[in-house]
Amino acid sequence: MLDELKKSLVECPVVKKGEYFYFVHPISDGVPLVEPELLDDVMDYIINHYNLNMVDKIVGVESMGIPLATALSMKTGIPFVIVRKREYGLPGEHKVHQKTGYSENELYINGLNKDDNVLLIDDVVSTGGTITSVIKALDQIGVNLVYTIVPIEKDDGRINAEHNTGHNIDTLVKIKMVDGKVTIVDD
Ligand SMILES: O=P(O)(O)OC[C@H]1O[C@H](OP(=O)(O)OP(=O)(O)O)[C@H](O)[C@@H]1O
Ligand SMILES: Nc1nc2[nH]cnc2c(=O)[nH]1
Repeated sequence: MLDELKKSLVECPVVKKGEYFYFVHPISDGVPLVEPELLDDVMDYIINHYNLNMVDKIVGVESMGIPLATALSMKTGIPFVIVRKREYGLPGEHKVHQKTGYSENELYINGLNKDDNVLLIDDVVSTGGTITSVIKALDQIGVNLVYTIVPIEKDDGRINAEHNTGHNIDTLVKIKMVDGKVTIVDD
């Protein structure tokens, strides 16, 4: 399990965004092509390793949380909502500032209520900036964050994000950049 994900990560191209080494992979970019088997591999892992019975809502982060949230929703029947980069101005909308290693954006959270049992999913945690901001906003809304699942962990941001939020963040594969290339970090 997850062998395909690991193999595809090691083989994927890396581009530079300023000084930041950015890997380009189907799960985290939708590029060059998303094979459904790879998405299935990730979904099967999640379904087999987590008890999703008590989850009311899946929350995915735009952009690349969208295919993950969609696939998981279709497999489980649990509805999903997307944290968007677009403001709607709906009542109760929460604005979140997102900072990654190469960009800054505003994110907007809708569709969640206090005490909802939530599974948060995003594609990558790298600096941990995005997941930290989103989790803090979810705490403010008062949801019960049951699981945070991020398939790809890059570098050391997950640990900082866990420390800064007090929530566990589960990742499936850990990678680091060595000489501008992706390498797998074994547990
Ligand atoms: O841990 P961090 O350093 O915050 O990086 C992780 C974030 O970076 C990517 O988002 P990005 O804003 O690039 O958007 P995308 O999903 O639209 O590519 C990714 O989808 C995560 O949300
Ligand atoms: N695809 C991709 N997404 C990211 N999000 C944060 N870092 C990265 C990266 O290196 N590649």
